[in-house]
Amino acid sequence: MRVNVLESILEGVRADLAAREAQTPLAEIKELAARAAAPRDVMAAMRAPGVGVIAEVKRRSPSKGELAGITDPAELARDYEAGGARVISVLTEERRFGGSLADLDAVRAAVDVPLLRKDFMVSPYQIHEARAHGADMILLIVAALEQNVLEALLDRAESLGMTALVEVHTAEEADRALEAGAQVIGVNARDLTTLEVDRDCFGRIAPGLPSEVIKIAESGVRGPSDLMTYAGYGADAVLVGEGLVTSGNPRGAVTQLVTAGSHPACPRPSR
Ligand SMILES: O=C(O)c1ccccc1NCC(=O)[C@H](O)[C@H](O)COP(=O)(O)O
Repeated sequence: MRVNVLESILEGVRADLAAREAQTPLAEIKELAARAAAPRDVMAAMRAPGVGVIAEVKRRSPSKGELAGITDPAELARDYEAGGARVISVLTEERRFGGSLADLDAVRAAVDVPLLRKDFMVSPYQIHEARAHGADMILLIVAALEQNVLEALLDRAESLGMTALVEVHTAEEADRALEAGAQVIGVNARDLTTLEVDRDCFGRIAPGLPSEVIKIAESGVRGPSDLMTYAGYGADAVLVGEGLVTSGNPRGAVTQLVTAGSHPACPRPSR
C-alpha cells in the first residue's frame, strides 16, 4: 500500500498542536498575537517590480533528510535578506522538517522583511500562534483542508492583517483556492502525497489564474534558468528552499536569483 506522505505529516502536526494547546490555551495565544507588532505589508512586497524571491529556512525534508546542517537560522536569514529576498519562509514543522517556532522567533529578531510561517495549518490556533511569533504570512495547503476549513482559515488570517499563501498542485485545487477567495496562489511542483516534483505544473496552472492573483512557483527551483522559465508563465515570485540551503553560499545564490528576476530580459507578470 502506498503511504500518503501528506496524511502522515498531518497526523503528527495534529498531535503536536494538541500538546501546545494544552500548554497555552487559545485565549492566551490570541492575547499574545494581539500584542505583537503590526504585520508587514506582504502584498506590497509581492507586487514590487520583477520576479521576487521567497527564501526558505529549511533544515530537513521528508525526501532528502538533513539538508545542510543549519546551525544558525538567524544568520541564514540575514544572508537571505542581504541577497534581496522579498519574503523569508521559515519551516516550523518539527517532526519531518526539524523546524520550530524558536526558529521563527530567531529569524524575526534578525531581519525586517516579511516572514512566512511555513507549516501545515489545520486550525485557527496555528494562525494566532504564527502572528504571536511575528509571522506576516501563513501557508494554507488546499490538499490538506476541506473547503469550509480552507475558507475559515483564510478569513482568520485576513482578519489578523496577515496574507495567506494558498498552495495548489492541480487545476481542481486552483479552482478551490479561487472559490475560497485566495489573493496569493502558490503552485507547488511537489506532489505532497508522493513527493514527486513536476516542474511543468506551474506552466499548466498559472496561466489560467486571473491576472490580479499573485502567482508563486514553489519547489524544485535550481537556479536562475528555472526562475526565467516560471517568469514566462507569469510568476510574481519563486519560493526556494533546498537550492539555497545546499548552495554553500546562500547570500550569493539569492542574489543570483534576484538579479535574474529583475533583469530587463525577464518576462513581467501582466496585470
Ligand atoms: O520538501 C519536501 O520534501 C516536502 C515534503 C512534503 C511536504 C512538503 C514538503 N516541502 C514543503 C515545501 O513546500 C518546500 O519546502 C518549498 O516549496 C521549497 O521547496 P524546495 O525549494 O524544493 O526545497
